[in-house]
Amino acid sequence: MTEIKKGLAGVVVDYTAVSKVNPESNSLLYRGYPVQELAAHKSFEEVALLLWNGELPTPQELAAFTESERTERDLDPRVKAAIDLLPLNCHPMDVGRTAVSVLGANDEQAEDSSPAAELAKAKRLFAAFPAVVAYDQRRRRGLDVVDPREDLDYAENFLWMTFGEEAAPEVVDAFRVSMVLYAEHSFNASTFTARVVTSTLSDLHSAVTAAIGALKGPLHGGANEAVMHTFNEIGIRTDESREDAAARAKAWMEDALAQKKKVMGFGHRVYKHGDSRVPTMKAALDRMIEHYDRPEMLGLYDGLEQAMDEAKAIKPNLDYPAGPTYHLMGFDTEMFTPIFIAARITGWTAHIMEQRAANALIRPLSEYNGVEERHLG
Ligand SMILES: CC(=O)SCCNC(=O)CCNC(=O)[C@H](O)C(C)(C)COP(=O)(O)OP(=O)(O)OC[C@H]1O[C@@H](n2cnc3c(N)ncnc32)[C@H](O)[C@@H]1OP(=O)(O)O
Ligand SMILES: O=C([O-])CC(=O)C(=O)O
Repeated sequence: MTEIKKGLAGVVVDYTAVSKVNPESNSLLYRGYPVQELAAHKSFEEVALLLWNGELPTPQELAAFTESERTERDLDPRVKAAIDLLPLNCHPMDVGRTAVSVLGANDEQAEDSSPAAELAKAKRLFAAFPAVVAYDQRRRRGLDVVDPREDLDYAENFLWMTFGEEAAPEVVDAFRVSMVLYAEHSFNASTFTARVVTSTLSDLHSAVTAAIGALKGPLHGGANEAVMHTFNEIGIRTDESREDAAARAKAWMEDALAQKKKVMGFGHRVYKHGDSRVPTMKAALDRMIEHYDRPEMLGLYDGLEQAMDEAKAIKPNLDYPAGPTYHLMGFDTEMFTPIFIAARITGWTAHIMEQRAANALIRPLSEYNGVEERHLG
């Protein structure tokens, strides 16, 4: 009997030097550096260069990248025109997917898969994508485009283009931390999708577009949005004490688990004793709860986490603290996973380049269990 590895669980399919997820030591390294150290000390721009190049940038390399990144942030009019054709009630992940496709079709190096062209395309996509998220958030609120500012860094500018005002330094920092933590996570479903597409020798934008499709689902990136739906279903009452909110959240979780529901934001295919990124993201959420003075959010967070731990000992994943963090910053719930795209463009494109450099067509086998051979007539 052939052993079937459903969901490829536990299967090691290739090498990667981009990141190392170690569930035993509960650690995550990007190119050898613990993600917690990067989140504490490095800009998202530096982390992107680390993921692509394998080393942190020199000051000169960082300055050159920063300069080009800041000049490539404008919302491309062709992308804006394509977004404007999409209904306001389509999911923002559809907008992100379409935008990457339009950017690819218009990229002069679209069909050039040399290492230099791949890196240049990755950098352009990195620079261009925040304007897509910001514009989509604004158009859903009936607001116009806010032009990027070259005097702001990536995180500051992302928030500026979205909300049309400069964010407080604490908010910018929490956003930067989320981008660093979301950047890369080895052979997760969307990255693997990008590698499968690349393995056919297809182009970088096709691989990223496909990866966005994989990220959208609630078992993967879509969980950050789903967490907020849970909070909303429980009900966010801004005048409620932390304790009362926690009690209501606990009761909600007990009921959901009694009904055998899967609660998004908990559990992980690789980490079985907690996600290495959660403590850092939870600390950022705590700072936002304090900044916006919203203790009831902490009550909801703690109540759900405790009840899940008591009932099933399943721990939160990164999407759990990220969702409420983006909510407090003022993003609409459906925009959370597109923010994840902006971060994961770095990891995806690093993997696309790695796959291309040592390619083998990804094509597993299946065990046939359909009807036996039969014949017409
Ligand atoms: C950035 C990211 O993409 S992180 C992941 C984001 N995804 C989510 O938050 C979605 C919710 N979580 C899940 O669906 C799962 O934990 C996954 C898909 C992430 C990992 O799943 P797997 O490793 O395949 O574990 P699997 O789904 O088989 O779960 C094992 C057991 O734990 C239970 N379980 C796992 N996660 C949850 C959950 N979130 N809520 C309730 N029960 C859960 C399952 O029901 C199953 O129970 P059973 O053995 O009694 O049937
Ligand atoms: O690794 C996974 O399966 C999912 C995940 O946490 C990520 O992509 O960040």
